[in-house]
Amino acid sequence: MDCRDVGKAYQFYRRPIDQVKQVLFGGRKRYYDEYWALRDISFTIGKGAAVGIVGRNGSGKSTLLQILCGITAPTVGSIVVNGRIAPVLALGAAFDYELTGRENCYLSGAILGLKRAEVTQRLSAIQELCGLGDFFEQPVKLYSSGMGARLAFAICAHADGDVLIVDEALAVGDDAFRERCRRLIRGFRERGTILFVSHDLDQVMDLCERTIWIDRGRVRADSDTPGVITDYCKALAEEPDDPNRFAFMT
Ligand SMILES: Nc1ncnc2c1ncn2[C@@H]1O[C@H](COP(=O)(O)OP(=O)(O)OP(=O)(O)O)[C@@H](O)[C@H]1O
Repeated sequence: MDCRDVGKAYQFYRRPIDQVKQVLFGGRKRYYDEYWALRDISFTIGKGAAVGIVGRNGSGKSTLLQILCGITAPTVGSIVVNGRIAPVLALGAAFDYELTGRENCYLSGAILGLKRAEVTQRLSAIQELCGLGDFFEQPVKLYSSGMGARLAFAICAHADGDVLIVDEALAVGDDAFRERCRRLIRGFRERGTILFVSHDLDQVMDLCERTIWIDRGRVRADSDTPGVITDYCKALAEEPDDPNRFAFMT
């Protein structure tokens, strides 16, 4: 996976009328403020690597994962991914809440490029990993957030992806489920790449040999996990939680 000079800007209109003005007169003047959620992001991740992504709230971690998964496009820069991505975050968002867990396995399987027969073949393994009991046959709208994350993770883990992307999905899981995921992620590492975003630094330490620290939308460190986590913890303790990091560019 290769990420070159990636940046993502969001547009904010202070008044609804500015949006209309932008459409009508946008060629001459800009009627919105820009917020760069990501700037100058570059890294390469090789096959079989497990990479953690850490950073304060709003630093751009989820935006980066969304770009890598193709959910949102970068404003500038380029991404090259070799192989198929199994994104736990995106999959949860794609659930049909009226359908049961079992039915959502087929829906999500299709999104991930699996044939119906392939999903059927893996269904008992998915069912076992998510451990939802009778709720597997109930509509997903009746699930708690942790139960939804369990289902999304279990499907992704059995999707034969080359890159497993996990965004805080484990954070809402309980200890027993986390332990099962941990074993599975370790197994997955033997054949694929893992990107793991989390505020749980122990989990990052446990699963990832390399960690990228995103700070105010930029890469602040990209190195071996223990070193990066030590510096990150130091910064959390010493640097104030500055609201100016959320300032628009006019
Ligand atoms: N669709 C959007 N439109 C406008 N701004 C957005 C959008 N998505 C994210 N942002 C902004 O981009 C910034 C980065 O958000 P992002 O969700 O990537 O942060 P994060 O590092 O994942 O945060 P957290 O740790 O709190 O989950 C935030 O300031 C957020 O408000």
